[in-house]
Amino acid sequence: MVVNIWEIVGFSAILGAVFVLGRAFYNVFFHPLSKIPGPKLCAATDFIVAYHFLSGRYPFYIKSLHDKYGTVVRIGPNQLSFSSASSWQDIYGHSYRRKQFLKSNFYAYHPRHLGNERDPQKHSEMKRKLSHGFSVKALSEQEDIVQNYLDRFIRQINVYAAGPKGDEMVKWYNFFTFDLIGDLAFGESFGSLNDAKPHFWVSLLLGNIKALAWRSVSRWFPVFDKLGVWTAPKRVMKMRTEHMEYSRKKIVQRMNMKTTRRDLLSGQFGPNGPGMAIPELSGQASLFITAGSETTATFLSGTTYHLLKNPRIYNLLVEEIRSAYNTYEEITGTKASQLKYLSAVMDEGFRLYPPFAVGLYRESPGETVDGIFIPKGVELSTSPWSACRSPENFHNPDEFKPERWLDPDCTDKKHASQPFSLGSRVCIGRNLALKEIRLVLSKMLWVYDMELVNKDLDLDRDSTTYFLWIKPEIWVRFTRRQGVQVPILDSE
Ligand code: HEM
Repeated sequence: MVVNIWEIVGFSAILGAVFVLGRAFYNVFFHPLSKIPGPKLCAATDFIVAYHFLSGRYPFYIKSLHDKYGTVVRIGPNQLSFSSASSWQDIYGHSYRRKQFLKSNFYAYHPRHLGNERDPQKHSEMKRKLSHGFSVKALSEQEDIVQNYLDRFIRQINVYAAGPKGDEMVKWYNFFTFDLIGDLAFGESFGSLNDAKPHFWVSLLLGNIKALAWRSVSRWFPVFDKLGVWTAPKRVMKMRTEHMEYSRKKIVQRMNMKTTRRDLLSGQFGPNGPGMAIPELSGQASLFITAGSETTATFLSGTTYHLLKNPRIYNLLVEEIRSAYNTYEEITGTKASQLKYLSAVMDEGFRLYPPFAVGLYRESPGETVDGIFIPKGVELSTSPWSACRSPENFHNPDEFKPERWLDPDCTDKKHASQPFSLGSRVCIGRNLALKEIRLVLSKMLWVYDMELVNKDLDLDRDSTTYFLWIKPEIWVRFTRRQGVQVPILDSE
């Protein structure tokens, strides 16, 4: 009997189809997660969740599933999403009586750094080496650097955004956070505030985020994973390579710098340093640049939008800030941390527009979450967006209402909002970020009155997110208060 090539192809295709359908059938009806609610298509294949991940509207999709199916949803054959407040502690918290949920292979990309190291021992060793750059003492020593960039930012607003058109603020927040973290991580600013234009690394950075999204999603499909970079657009992969090369170049420059000042990497160099090699150090610095700039800029953008859309809250905050200080120079990190309404505005800003809205994936060790046993190897997360916007956790969840954080009788489940995560993988830059934010809001509202220009903007509608948000333009017009001067810079 002669078998032609088309018969072989046809037979293979039928076998392939039977396998895929058989597997989907097993996933839906016989898989250990088959009793967990969720769309049947999601239970059958990872394609649905991958599609939504790459669409940039993933958190919105996951929330729509929680609205329909409840606090636990099966979003993929082997993936679960939670929206309850208690799931944060169960998944990310630390308890000697429970097995630990480690970062899933979602984080298995290179180069290795503090953020993606999955081995708990290696992670804590890395953290130990890096932690003194983030200590309370280091943070207070870094305040001068923060204030210096902030003063430059406040001054540039007067030049660029105080006219009738105003200016686009997402861009300016990025200039500030990026210049600052560049200085703290590499000992050198990127010069964006001075030049009033983005350093080429800002666009590399956003390209890099998309590349990570493509690579991470491809891991749900072992066949595609073997194809590696081919699953991501070439342009995006090129940006990623450039991003890594640039980090390396900058780290070498920083190593050769003769300086005694305290920044995030001081203590790493010289004979007494912990001995991290250049590739590891550039991986860490590249993480600091990404994690430490976009996140803070996102928070500032989101909170600016919500403040300017809510004049009552804006006015209360302005009143608190302007009565707390006598002069611009009095605005320090310590004083700003004592402002109660400002803290409530920040908590609410983090809740309504969490810089990390996508679930932080972990792998079950064979442990319970919300009392449900999750078999070993299942990938799961608390969806920050869903938890923060759930009516089960917050009353009027879509409303910007800082008072909920001040009212002792409010029964909202506040621990459903965990913008910095918790447990052993809590954000190492949390205190730095909070200090930056308090100072920016205090100084900006001390000097200027602010008004939203593009009033038809809808932040939720117009935002997309991969790991970090890609935000719409937020145009703001600034008016300098009578009698209040903008700061004079050292260089002037
Ligand atoms: C508003 C600002 C910020 C937010 C909301 C934020 C949020 C987070 C979150 C949720 C994580 C956990 C990620 C995960 O589990 O995969 C994280 C980790 C991390 N963040 Fe931040 N972050 C902010 C600012 C910063 C800053 C200023 C730095 C400074 C360099 C920083 C450095 C890091 C690092 C190195 C990690 C990894 C920590 C580890 O795994 O041990 N972050 N951040």
